[in-house]
Order: sequence, then structure tokens, then C-alpha cells
Amino acid sequence: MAEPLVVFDNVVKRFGTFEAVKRMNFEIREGEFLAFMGPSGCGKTTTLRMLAGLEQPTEGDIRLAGKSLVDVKPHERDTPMVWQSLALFPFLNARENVEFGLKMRGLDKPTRRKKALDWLERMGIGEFAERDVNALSGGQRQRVALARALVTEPKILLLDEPLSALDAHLVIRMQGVLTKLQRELGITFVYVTHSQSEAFAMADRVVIMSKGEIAQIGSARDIYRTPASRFVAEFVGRNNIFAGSVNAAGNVETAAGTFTLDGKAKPGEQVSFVVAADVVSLSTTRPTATNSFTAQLISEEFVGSMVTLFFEAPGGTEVKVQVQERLLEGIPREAGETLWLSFDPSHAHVLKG
Ligand SMILES: Nc1ncnc2c1ncn2[C@@H]1O[C@H](COP(=O)(O)OP(=O)(O)OP(=O)(O)O)[C@@H](O)[C@H]1O
Repeated sequence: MAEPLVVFDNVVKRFGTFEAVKRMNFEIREGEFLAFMGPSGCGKTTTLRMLAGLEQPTEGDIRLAGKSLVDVKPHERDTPMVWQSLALFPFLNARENVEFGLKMRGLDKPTRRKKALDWLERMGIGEFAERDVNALSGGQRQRVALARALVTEPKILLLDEPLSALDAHLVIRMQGVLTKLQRELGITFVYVTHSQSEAFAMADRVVIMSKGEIAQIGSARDIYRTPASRFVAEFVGRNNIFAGSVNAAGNVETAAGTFTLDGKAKPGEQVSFVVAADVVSLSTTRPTATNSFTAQLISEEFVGSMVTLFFEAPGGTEVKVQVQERLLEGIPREAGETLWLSFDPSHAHVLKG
């Protein structure tokens, strides 16, 4: 198999004695959309800066298309990589900002102009082409910055929170625009975001970082359904976490109830396991399902047609249930209501560590 486009090989980054990135090993495939997520200060930007050549690793090697990047200046590389930055040139208008990179590459004026206008149009801000960038809103500036980065059609595009200044409805639209462009142009996107919905909606694979280390790398589905650790399960947030001891029959005795995990837990063990919020079923009467328990409805939250119901189960266990609102017909939704919750053992994922 061909060498992946990017390889991080035992990369460590220290600032003085502080280890911002601890021995990272991962690969990025050509044309992949890879998103980095993690709590503030976990090393996402430092990782991106090393890839961009703005920071040198203290140890290890980064290879781009099979060649070591260490000690190669960004402009000496043969794989074009662009850092999408919000820092626009204040003395140029929107179109001129987008044209700038093309001018540096020696394109003639009419071609530059046409490409720039085309990209501003694609970003939905064609009408502001001649406007001074200081007279644009934060979200409009962010889209000029995206157009400026994409117009040069780099092989790799590095994006650090590119949609953070946009309104919710625009974020959704721009997510669609970006993923479509990424696929069409075959550009490899390396994307840092605080937004889980953004990472999960757009990326082929998501890297969850914690304290300078990769906590998990995988598809949104892998990370959501089979989190590698309690940290990932809690970070993802849409999971219910149960903990307890396994009795002689192999069932887990938790504060919320005693549950069977289909042999995934050994008698005598202390285990934690997760059940995703969207696989918990609700009913008003005791279900025939194996793992059922009662819980009291505390509150609910809507996102589009999905509703998340927050429950408190015995022992103060918080349980979330995510369901399409139309499937809740006949289920009483007053706070304080006691309902039956259940889940199938096949949906329980035992956590390691
Ligand atoms: N130049 C530097 N000198 C010293 N420490 C630094 C430097 N750059 C980053 N750090 C530290 O390294 C750690 C990782 O920083 P980084 O910016 O990569 O985090 P991040 O995950 O991108 O955070 P955020 O989500 O808040 O942007 C932080 O604790 C930060 O304070």
C-alpha cells in the first residue's frame, strides 16, 4: 500500500519542560477529512502548527508524501499546504484578499479576478466582493478567509475553527459547502474544532485528544458507539455511563438497576459501560426487554426534530434518551413523570480505563 499522505512518527513537542504533545503516532490519508477535537489546551493547535511547519517537533518525525518535514521550510515543500487563517489583509477588499495568493503564483489579472469572484460566490458572499474587509461581519470575513485558502486549491488545507464566528444556520450551510468541495476537489482537510456536531458531521475520522495524547482516533460512529475510555465517553457527551460490580451470575449491579451485558463482564469485576442516548427505549409500562429500569423525567432539549430527554435514575444516575420527537406520541412528557427505560445488551459497550 502506498505511504499515507502524512505520517506523525513518535512526535513530541515540549515548550521548556512542558510536554504539549506526548509521543503522537497517526497517519492522514490522501483526500481524507480529519478533525481534531479535545478540551482547551490539549495540543490540537500545536499539532496543526507542527504539520504546517510553524513549530518544530522536539522529538520524532513528520513525513509528508514520504519525505521528512523536519528542517524543511514551509516554502521549500513540494506538497502545497495552506493554513486557513482569519487574518485578512485590512488594506485589501474581499476580492483582492482572495486574489492575493493567486497573484503570488503569477496568475494573470483576468484569471485571478474570475477565480476570486467564483470562490466568493461559492461561499455565498459574492455581493461583498468589492467591500472593504473591515466593513464585513465576523462570519463574512471567515468566509472570505475560506475562499482565500481554497482558491489556490492546495493539496492539504489546515483549518483551525473556521466556522466559529458563524450563526448556527450558516454553520450548517457552510458544513455542507465545505464537505462537498472537499470531496469534489480531493483536498485533504485537517480541521480543528470545539464543535462535536461539526466534527462528527463532516469528518471521515475524528481524533479525540486529551493532555497532549490521542485518546481515540476513528469514525464518528466508532467514537460514539465504542468509546476507548471513560474520558472519550464523557467528552462525547451523548453517552450514558453506568458503573457497578459484576455479580456471580455475570450481571452488573449498578445504582440504577442490575443489567445483563451478554457475557461482556466477568463475575467479581468492577466495570463501567456506556449506552448511547439514541439506543435507550422509553415506555409507560414495564417492557419485556431484559435491561429495564425506571427513571424520573427532569427536562428536555430540542435540536431540530430530535429531542433529548434527561432523566434521573435511582442512585442519582443521569440518563439521556435521544429520540425523534414524532416517536414520542403517547409518552407523557411532564417533568417529574416516572417512565420505563430499557436497552438491549448488544448496545452496551464496556469501557477500558
Ligand atoms: N509557544 C508556547 N509556549 C509555551 N506553551 C505553549 C506554547 N504554545 C502552546 N503552549 C501550551 O501547550 C498546550 C497546548 O496548546 P494548544 O494551543 O495546542 O492547545 P489547543 O488544544 O489548541 O487549545 P484550544 O482549544 O484552547 O485552542 C497549552 O497548555 C498551551 O498553553
